[in-house]
Amino acid sequence: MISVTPTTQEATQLDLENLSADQTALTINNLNLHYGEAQALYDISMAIPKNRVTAFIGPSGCGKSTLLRCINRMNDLVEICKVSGEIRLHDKNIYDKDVDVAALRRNIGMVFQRPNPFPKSIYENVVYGMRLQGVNDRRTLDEVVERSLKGAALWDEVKDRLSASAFSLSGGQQQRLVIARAIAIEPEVLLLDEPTSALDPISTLTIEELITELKEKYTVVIVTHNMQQAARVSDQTAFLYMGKLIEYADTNTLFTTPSNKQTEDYITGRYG
Ligand SMILES: Nc1ncnc2c1ncn2[C@@H]1O[C@H](COP(=O)(O)OP(=O)(O)OP(=O)(O)O)[C@@H](O)[C@H]1O
Repeated sequence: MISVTPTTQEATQLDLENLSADQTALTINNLNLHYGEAQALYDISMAIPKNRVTAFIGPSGCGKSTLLRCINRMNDLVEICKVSGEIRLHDKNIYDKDVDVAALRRNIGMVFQRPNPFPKSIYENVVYGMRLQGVNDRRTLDEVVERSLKGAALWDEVKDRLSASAFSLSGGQQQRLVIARAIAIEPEVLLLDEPTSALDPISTLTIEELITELKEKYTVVIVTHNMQQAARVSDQTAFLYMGKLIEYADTNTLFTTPSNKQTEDYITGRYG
């Protein structure tokens, strides 16, 4: 069995099937997704709580990243992808025709497996989204840079070289820079798609600690193939298998007393 950290155990358990509006960041209702003829997600329904970390786990190809990418409509970029069902944010379906997808993606930021800073300075990476919004006042931007880099636990390491290229940073620092860039525009939700899979163990630990801090201000959803990581950082965990949501429970329960045999087989390493 996977050991669950005290922090996770101490997190108040929520009744995930009956979250109040105040506790809910997003509600996914009967979500189905096809890539061409192939169905990748089957009738997923779940509520994602506010200011907590939700992990998606499951074997390769089970649909974790696909589900994550539905949450900020990144799958719109895949031509053969068709989605039905809904994802509600503030009681509005993000798949409604009148939704401004660019604004949605500002509000629901995403960090990918490999750090992807822009070929610009550290400073310009952080303020990139602000500049796109037409903010150019130096004092405002300086404040955003300091707040975001502090929020991403990177400020102390880079405060004396903000004009250096982002590529001069280590992989782990680049990933924290990308997180700083995402939080600079103050999103509500942060989607993390295997954010540490390209990093060494020490950088991984730093990012995991950061994730725990980030949930104070943001709702975090993380895809990870690493069950120990899910157990360390998340408050609740969703186990997916072949495009279906098999079990969704608070992390401690899912890893210690899963109610489903498939979940148990997966977390005890019988497949995957
Ligand atoms: N752009 C795409 N076009 C066609 N099929 C896709 C596309 N992206 C994913 N798929 C398919 O959808 C299914 C789910 O893939 P997805 O990447 O969501 O799984 P995953 O659980 O995140 O896997 P991994 O842990 O290996 O990243 C797989 O069968 C995959 O081949």
